[in-house]
Amino acid sequence: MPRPKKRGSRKPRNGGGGGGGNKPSDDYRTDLIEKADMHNERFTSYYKAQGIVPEDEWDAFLDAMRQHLPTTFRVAGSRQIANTLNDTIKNVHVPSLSNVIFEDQQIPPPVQIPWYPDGLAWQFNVPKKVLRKVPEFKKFHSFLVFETEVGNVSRQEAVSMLPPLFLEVEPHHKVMDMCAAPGSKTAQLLEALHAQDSITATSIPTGLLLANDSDHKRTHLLIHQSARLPSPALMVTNLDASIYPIIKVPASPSASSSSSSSSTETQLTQLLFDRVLCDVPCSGDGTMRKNMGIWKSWQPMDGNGLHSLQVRILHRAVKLLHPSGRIVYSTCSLNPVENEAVVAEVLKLNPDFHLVDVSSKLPALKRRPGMTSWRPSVDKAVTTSYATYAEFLSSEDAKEGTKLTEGHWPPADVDSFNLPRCLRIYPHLQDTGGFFVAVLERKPQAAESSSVTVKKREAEEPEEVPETKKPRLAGDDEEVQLAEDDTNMTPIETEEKTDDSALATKPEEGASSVAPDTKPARSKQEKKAKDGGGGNGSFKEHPYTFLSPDDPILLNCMSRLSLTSAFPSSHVLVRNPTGDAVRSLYLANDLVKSVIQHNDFMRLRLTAAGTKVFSKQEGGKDKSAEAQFRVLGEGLPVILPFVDPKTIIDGDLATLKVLVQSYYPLCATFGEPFRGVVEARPIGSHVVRFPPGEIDGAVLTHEIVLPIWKSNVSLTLMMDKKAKSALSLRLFGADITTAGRDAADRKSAALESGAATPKEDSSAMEVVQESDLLDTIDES
Ligand SMILES: C[S@@+](CC[C@H](N)C(=O)[O-])C[C@H]1O[C@@H](n2cnc3c(N)ncnc32)[C@H](O)[C@@H]1O
Repeated sequence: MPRPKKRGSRKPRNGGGGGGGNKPSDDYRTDLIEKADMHNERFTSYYKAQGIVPEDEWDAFLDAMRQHLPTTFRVAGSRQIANTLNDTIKNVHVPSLSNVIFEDQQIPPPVQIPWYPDGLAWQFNVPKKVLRKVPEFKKFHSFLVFETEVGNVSRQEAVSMLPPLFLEVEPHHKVMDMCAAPGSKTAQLLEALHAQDSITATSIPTGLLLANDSDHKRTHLLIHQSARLPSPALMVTNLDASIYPIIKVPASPSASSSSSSSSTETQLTQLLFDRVLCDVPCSGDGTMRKNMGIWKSWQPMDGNGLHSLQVRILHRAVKLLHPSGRIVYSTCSLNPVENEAVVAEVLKLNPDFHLVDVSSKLPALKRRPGMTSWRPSVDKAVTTSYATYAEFLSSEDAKEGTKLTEGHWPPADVDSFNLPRCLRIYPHLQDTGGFFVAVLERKPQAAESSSVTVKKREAEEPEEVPETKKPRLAGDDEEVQLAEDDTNMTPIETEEKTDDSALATKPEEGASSVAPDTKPARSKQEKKAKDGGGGNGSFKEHPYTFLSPDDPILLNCMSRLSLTSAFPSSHVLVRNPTGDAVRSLYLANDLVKSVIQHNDFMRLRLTAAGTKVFSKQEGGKDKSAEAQFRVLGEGLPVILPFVDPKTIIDGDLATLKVLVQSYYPLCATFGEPFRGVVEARPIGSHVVRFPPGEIDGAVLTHEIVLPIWKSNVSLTLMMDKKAKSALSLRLFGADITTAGRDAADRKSAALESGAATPKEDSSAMEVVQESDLLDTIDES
C-alpha cells in the first residue's frame, strides 16, 4: 500500500516565506547556537554525494561554514562623494583602528574587499562587544550607521554585491529586478543607473529600474531602502515574477512622454528590458554563517520544492528581455537543483540563449565552476541513488508521490549547456557566504534575428496577458506572518490547499519536457507561498496622476523655488484619489511616465514610481494656490539642476555649524553677509550652497547644497534628524545636533544615577547606540 502522500516541503528561507520586518528572530540569532550544534548529517551526506567541493577541501569548507560571517559594506558607488568617504575610511578610520587590543587580542582593522571595483567595498570581523566597548570601533560603527542611514554606505553581504556587478547596468538601461525585496541589490542597480550623478546633483537617467517583489509588505521595505537614493527612474511593483505581465509603451519614443498620448491613439509595443536580475527565492543554505538556525532545519527537499518556481521566474525573465539584453540569475543556495538545474532547464526551454563566459570579470574573485553532475535527493533521508529521472521513475520512490521532475536531474546533453560557466562561491575561498551566479544572454545570431522580430512587432499591439494567467494575490489576502528578520525567514512547513484555478499552467510532472513556448509548471509548494502575489483584489495603493504643467499649485511652487523653464513640469505626479496637488509632488523620468500612462496601475500593482521632491510645509494653513511647498532634503539633488543659480544663497562652514547645532536659529545669530541675504528673503523654502572650507579643525572637503526653510525670524535646516547627525559626525567629529546633545545628556544622567541607558529611542544619537550595523537589513 502506498504511503500517504508526502506534503510539500519548506518555504524558501531566503525570501520565499512572506515576511518583512527587520529584526532577527530568536531562531536565527547567531548567538543562540553553539558551534557544537553546527552539524547536520543530512547536509553533509547530501553535499558530499554531490561532490560540491573536492574531498580534501571538505573540512575547510565545513569549518568556514561554521565561522562568524564578517561584516561587509559598500561605499555607495554612484556618487562622487563615494571617493571622499572612501578616503575618510582609508585615511582616518583605518589608521585609528589599526592598533586596537581588546581582552589581550589584537583586533584587525577593516580591509578592502579585493575583487570589488575601485576598492569601494570593505569587510571587518569584530565581536559585537568590541563595536560597543572599544571607543575607536564605536566611533567607526556610529559613522557607518549614520552613513548607511543617509545612503552613502550600504551594508550588504559581500557575495550579494556580485549579481549587480555581473549585470553591468548603464544609465540608459531598462532594468528589471524581479525579486527585489528587501532591496540591497536594487540599491546597487540604482547606483549604476545613476552613475552620472555629481557630488551635489542627481542625474535623471534615461533608463528605468523596475523593482518587483510578490510580497506586499516586503515591497514597502524595498521602497524604504531605495529612498536612500532618490530616483525619478524607479518603479516598484508587487507581482508574481513568474507571471509578470507585459508592460506597454509607445512604439515611437517621441510619443512616450507627450502629455497628450494615450493608449487609444498611440501605437503600443512591449517594453523589453536590457537587464534583468533574477535573485530568486531559495533555500538559502549559503547563508548558514549568519542564519545559523539553518544548521538545525536543513533538509534536501527544500531545494526540490523551489526548483519549479525558480525555473518559471527565470523563464519569464527570458520573455521580458530585449534581444541584446542580459540576465543574471543568482541564489544564496549551494544546491545544484536550485542552481545549475534551473539554468539548464531554462536553456533547454530557450535554445537561443546561452551562458556567458564571465571568467575574466572580477579577476580577484575566487570562484568555482558550475557543476555538470548532481543527483537530487528523492526524500528527506537523502536518497541520492538515482542517476537519471528515468531510473527514478521506475523506482518505488517515484510511486510514492515524490514531486520531482526531469528538470531536477542534469540534462542528458549536459555538456551542451556550458554549465561550468556558472559561478559557485564557497565560504572557504575568501571568507564569504555561499553563492551562485549565472549570466545569460541570447546567442549572438539569435539576438540579431530577434532584433528584427522586435522591430516588426513594434508596429503591432502588444500581446495581452490572458485573463487566466493574471497574477493571483496571495500576500494581501492572507495574514502575512512576518519573520523577524528578512534575512532570516523561519522555515514553516507548508500545506497544499491552495486553489489552483488561477495558477499557470501544467502539472508539475511534465515540467521538464514542456515545449519551448510553454510555461514551466508550478509546484504546489510555491502556490501556497504567501509571497506568490498577483491579482489585485486588495490592492490599496492610490493611483498616479500627472499634474498639468499649468497647474496653478505647481506653477506657484516652481516660481517660489525659482525653478528654470528646463524643469520637467510635465513629469510631476501626485498620488491621491483626486489627483490634486494636495501634499506631496513626485518627479518621474520619461520612461516611468510612459509606463504609468499606458498601463493600468492596478494590473501592475504599482506601489511606487518616481521620487518625492516637494512637500507641503507642515502646519501651513493656506489651502489655496498660494500653499507653500518646500523642497525636500532628499529631493533637492534631483531639483538642483533646475534651480536658478542666482537664487542659491552662499553659506560657509560657520553658518552650517549654527544650522546643524539648533533646530530654529534666529536669522540674527548668523554673521554677514549670510544674515543680510536671508533676512531679505521671503518666508519659504530656499537653497544654500556651502563651499569647501575649514573652521576649528572641522573640514568640509567638498561642496554641499542643502535646503532651508525661512520663517519670520528664524531658519531651519530641512534635513532628516539622522541625516543631520550624520553630517555633524562627518564634519565635526561629534553629533552636535540638539537631538545628539540631548541623547548624550540623558545617557550621562542615566549613568550617574546608575540606571540603565535609556531604551526609548527619541534621538538620532540613541539610534546609533541601540542599532547595530551587524543587524542591518541585508538579504543575499
Ligand atoms: C532572495 S530574496 C531577494 C533579495 C533581494 N534581491 C535583495 O538583494 O535584497 C527573494 C525575494 O523573492 C520574493 N519572491 C518570492 N517569490 C516570488 C515570486 N513568485 N515573484 C516575485 N518575488 C518573489 C521574496 O518575497 C523575496 O523578497
